[in-house]
Amino acid sequence: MARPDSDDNFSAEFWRSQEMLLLRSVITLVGRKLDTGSICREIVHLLSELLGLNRARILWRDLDSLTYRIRHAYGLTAQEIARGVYLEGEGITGTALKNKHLIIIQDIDEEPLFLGRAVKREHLPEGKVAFIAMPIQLPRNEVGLIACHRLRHRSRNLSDDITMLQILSTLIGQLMALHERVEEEKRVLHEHNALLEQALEKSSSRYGIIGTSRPLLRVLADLEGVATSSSPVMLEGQPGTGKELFARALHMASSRNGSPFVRINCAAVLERSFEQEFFGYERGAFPTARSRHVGQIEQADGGTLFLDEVGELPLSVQVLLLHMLEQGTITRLGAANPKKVNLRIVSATSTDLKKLIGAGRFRYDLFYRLSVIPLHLPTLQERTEDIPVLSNHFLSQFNQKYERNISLSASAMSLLARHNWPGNVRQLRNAIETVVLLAQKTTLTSSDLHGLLKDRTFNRSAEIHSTALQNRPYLSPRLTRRRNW
Ligand SMILES: Nc1ncnc2c1ncn2[C@@H]1O[C@H](COP(=O)(O)OP(=O)(O)OP(=O)(O)O)[C@@H](O)[C@H]1O
Repeated sequence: MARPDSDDNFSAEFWRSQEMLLLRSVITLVGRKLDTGSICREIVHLLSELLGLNRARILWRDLDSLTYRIRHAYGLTAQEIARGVYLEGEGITGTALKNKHLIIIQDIDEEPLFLGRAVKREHLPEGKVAFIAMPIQLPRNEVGLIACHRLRHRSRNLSDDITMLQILSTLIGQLMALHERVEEEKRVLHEHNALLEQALEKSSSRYGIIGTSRPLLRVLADLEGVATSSSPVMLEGQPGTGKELFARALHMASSRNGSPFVRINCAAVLERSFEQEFFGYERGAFPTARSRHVGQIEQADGGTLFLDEVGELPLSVQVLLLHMLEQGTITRLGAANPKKVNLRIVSATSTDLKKLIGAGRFRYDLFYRLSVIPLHLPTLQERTEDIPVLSNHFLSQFNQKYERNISLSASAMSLLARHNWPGNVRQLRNAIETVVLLAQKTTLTSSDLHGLLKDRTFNRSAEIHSTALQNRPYLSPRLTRRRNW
């Protein structure tokens, strides 16, 4: 092959074929591997071999520092590469990096800004030598550079060299972006795999929580991480996302699992009977108190007290609860002395408590006491990959319960996986129960589901309605429960 830098009289046709050969070689390499290092090395090599653009080099910034250094080069010694370190704005290289603009120096001997730092002038050919510095747009707004020397008097047009460098700089930038995306996806996959492995190892201790999606495994990992502490946990999530299931799981995973788990549905407690229900009373404390009654808080002593729908507590009751939390004691109605209690409080809410605080309906001091560890439960739409395994789980549960043998076809499963499920897992569970009860044949298709559920789930208005619900992060549980089957 003729050395393109040794002869000035090649034809335009010759240069076209050299360019094509360069691009074909680079693209073939890209197709073979996505290793940006070897592709960059080949680019600087071919620029010299095929186009006579010598001593080409590619630079980008060091992680955690302001210096740019040569990463790949062709025709530079190890010492020259090591010297190729620049700050933004330093010399021609640093200026092109700083301004993100192409710089062409027609004659380096006439350019006072040209540093000659990496390659000393005496190592370059005599006569006029040009220098081209072309920025590379890298991911995350970073910038890199491809630069090379060029002998001035050549038959090849400067504009053709610039076009080739532009193409190669775009290619390198896009390869780096792709590489970064692949690396990020690999990282996410590794993380998910690690969570899956962890989940598999502990599959016997999953507390009946079904699913292997990343959002679910992450909450499970968080739950196990905080299970041993006694700090109050706040479970936030839309209705039907499994808050009670997680509260029980937290209790089971803790050292309190030999003691009681007491659930109080705060939405169902009447304001006037709250004190009696929660704190209990002594015989004779009031006219109808014919015997001593141990309140729910005391029943949970040593174990876990689960305050479900805590946002529904009346303000007067919030004051009493706060007092109990601050003192760590309860006093039964009619009792002379307070009694120490040892509890872990787990609260759950499907309402945005901060909004309730803003509206004056929830005490901020109680909020901070209860949500020392907030855990957010994902909606079913945030973990659609769990829908098939949940559906099969509920199918086998209800098949057993109703002594049936119903299964779902792929089309039926895919219909379930595509639905929005505004009522989350509870709604899915209820739908499967309805299907098992009403099915007239064993294997159900998507149109069977439409028929059995009487279009309550899958019709257009339901879709629109559920989308609107999805856009509201929290809903009153009372409202949503009415919408479930
Ligand atoms: N990951 C899950 N695996 C298995 N079953 C689940 C899961 N999540 C929820 N469920 C089931 O869905 C139903 C609703 O769950 P749960 O009552 O815990 O939800 P919730 O968030 O407390 O609802 P609400 O706010 O309306 O009280 C229950 O039958 C529960 O067992």
